[in-house]
Amino acid sequence: MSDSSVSNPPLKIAILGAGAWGSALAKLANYNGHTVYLWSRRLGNSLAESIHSIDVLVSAISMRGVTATIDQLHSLKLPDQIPIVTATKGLDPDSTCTPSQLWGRGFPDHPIVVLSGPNLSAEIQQGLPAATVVASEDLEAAKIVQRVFASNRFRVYTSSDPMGTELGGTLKNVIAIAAGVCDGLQLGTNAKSALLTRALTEIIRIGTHLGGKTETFFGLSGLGDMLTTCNSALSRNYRVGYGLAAGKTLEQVLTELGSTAEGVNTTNVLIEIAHRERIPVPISWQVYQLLNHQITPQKAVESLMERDLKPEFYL
Ligand SMILES: NC(=O)C1=CN([C@@H]2O[C@H](COP(=O)(O)OP(=O)(O)OC[C@H]3O[C@@H](n4cnc5c(N)ncnc54)[C@H](OP(=O)(O)O)[C@@H]3O)[C@@H](O)[C@H]2O)C=CC1
Ligand SMILES: O=C(CO)COP(=O)(O)O
Repeated sequence: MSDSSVSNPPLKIAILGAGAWGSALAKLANYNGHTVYLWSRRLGNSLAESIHSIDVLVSAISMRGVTATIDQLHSLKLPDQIPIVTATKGLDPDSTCTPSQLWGRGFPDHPIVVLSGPNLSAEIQQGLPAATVVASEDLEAAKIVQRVFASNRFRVYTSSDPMGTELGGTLKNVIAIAAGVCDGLQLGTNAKSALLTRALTEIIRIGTHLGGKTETFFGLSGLGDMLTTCNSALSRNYRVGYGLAAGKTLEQVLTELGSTAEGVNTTNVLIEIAHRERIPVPISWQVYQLLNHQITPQKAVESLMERDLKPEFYL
């Protein structure tokens, strides 16, 4: 148990989704002495029993299961006013909403907290040090969640910008695919730095348009998560890009992965939003065309290099 156990009374936490991330979050909460009820379809346990008299609900369900899970919870009795934590990094293809928006609409009387940061689950399962952000418009709820997960191996910061925190973690998955292509094609360190730096500008452009704050994208859940995901073969999104650069089909890469790579769906939804809102997203657009079999990885690089010349910033 961690040193903070005295000031951190044990709570009952339900974690929905027993995949890679839900299991790692369960381990972190267990480490702090909390009682964890881990639920997933695959485990076959009862959702009603898992949420009975809990203090905090955490969702680590992949994007495609979020709406169905919210619907299922509606027919059950969720304890009043408990914080709902969303740790999903994705965008809903039907509504283009973020997971926290879906949870907020589904449970308007509950504080919604976004948990997002550079958090590769395999490293967290090994007990390696990491940090994350818990963001909410309800600071008290964010502090409760901070105490649930914070320990000497997991540093948790609060934030009052849930939208920026969520979008940083979500949009960087698109860039991780591009980074995998960059490394897979062996384009070099200069190219990778140029890609990530311009990608951050792109993320900030779209993220602030959708309501996030600029500073948040320079923090752990933005730049921090982008650095992690774009530089690690542990990242499934990075591996998607790397596999495409090696000439594999998307279907082949996803079959070999056998687990969630949210960036594929996120790219499609992001391009829908960018077209609707008329926001330029040149890097994400190349990723979109690549994923949708419209160009080769080499052609994507050429297109980015041959764009119209312009100032770096409009100062
Ligand atoms: N892995 C990581 O390092 C991190 C992942 N994340 C994010 O967390 C989310 C989950 O990722 P991860 O755990 O890695 O993915 P996994 O593929 O390992 O697990 C996905 C989980 O979602 C559940 N799920 C999928 N579809 C449905 C559905 N229709 N109804 C109910 N449950 C469903 C699965 O349930 P079942 O087992 O029953 O199929 C499983 O528990 C993603 O959005 C990811 O981006 C965030 C930070 C780190
Ligand atoms: O979000 C993550 C790390 O912060 C996990 O990345 P992948 O989903 O690409 O594995």
